[in-house]
Amino acid sequence: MEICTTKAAIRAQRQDWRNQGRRVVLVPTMGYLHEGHMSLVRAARANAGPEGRVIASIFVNPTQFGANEDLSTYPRDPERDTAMLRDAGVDALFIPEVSEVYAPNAQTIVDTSELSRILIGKLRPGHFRGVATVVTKLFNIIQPEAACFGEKDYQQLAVIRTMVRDLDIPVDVIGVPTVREADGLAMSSRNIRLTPADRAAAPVLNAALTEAEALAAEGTTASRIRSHVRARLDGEARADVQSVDIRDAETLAALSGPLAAPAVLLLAVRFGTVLLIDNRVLAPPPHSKEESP
Ligand SMILES: Nc1ncnc2c1ncn2[C@@H]1O[C@H](COP(=O)(O)OP(=O)(O)OP(=O)(O)O)[C@@H](O)[C@H]1O
Ligand SMILES: CC(C)(CO)[C@@H](O)C(=O)[O-]
Ligand code: BAL
Repeated sequence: MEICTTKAAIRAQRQDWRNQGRRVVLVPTMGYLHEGHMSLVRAARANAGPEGRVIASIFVNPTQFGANEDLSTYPRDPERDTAMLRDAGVDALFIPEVSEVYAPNAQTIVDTSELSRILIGKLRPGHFRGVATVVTKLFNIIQPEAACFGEKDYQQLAVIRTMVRDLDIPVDVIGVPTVREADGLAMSSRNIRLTPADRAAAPVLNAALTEAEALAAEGTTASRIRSHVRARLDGEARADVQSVDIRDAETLAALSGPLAAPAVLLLAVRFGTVLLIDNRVLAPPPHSKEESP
């Protein structure tokens, strides 16, 4: 595995592969890798094909963290991450310093004007602007044919798909299903910072999502599903519920009535200082379109 810490080095590597006619698939991460990231690597490998190449990036992007967020305590272990990526057969790793990525007087941003201001964008103002800007930069630096992102960060995936569409960025965006711990908790780098008691309580998110799926299948309205889930999460004393939303799965438009098309239930819940997110796509009940007035 080639390890590149500069834009020039990863560009030169990419150019070699372009000259050889190879497809390149990117897996952008912030490091402290877990099985969810490895699943993105496997999806990238499958998409690249036997002749293609997979590039992973590790960059804890400061511009997507708010002033009072956890940039300084974000978990890091570059040696372990490098070994995991090498073992997984990644062909190159881009692992730059902040000063390599951002010019000191950088002033250009990429923003999805509506999507970045709803849901998590309300809880973390400026977050998606930072994500959209750094992902655009990674796309421009590496120029991959495709890039893989986790469905766990559902709104992030929607922001990236929208940005790629709106700016005609020639990258295929591939969404990868959420990988979970045995007890249902979505894997996340931040799980390591949960106290043992919070870690034991956190699977309530997955339990609530699973109950919501069953309610959706019975034809329950979006508002009722939302109320049920809110009460379920509020019943867990350690959970500080930040938001429970049901949205159209594609547009993220708000919903309240019967589900007539796929919807997504999005959760953001704090345990101590750790903000956990999770989501589930809810299928409408069978024949809902035909039966609804
Ligand atoms: N459990 C998971 N299953 C599948 N993909 C995941 C999972 N967790 C994260 N990803 C994806 O991995 C990529 C890198 O995410 P990141 O490095 O921020 O990890 P993370 O575990 O989401 O960390 P955080 O604690 O910051 O949310 C993103 O596309 C993200 O959606
Ligand atoms: C996409 C990303 C690598 C941009 O910094 C980050 O938001 C993440 O890890 O999900
Ligand atoms: N996976 C999203 C990155 C963040 O929380 O900043």
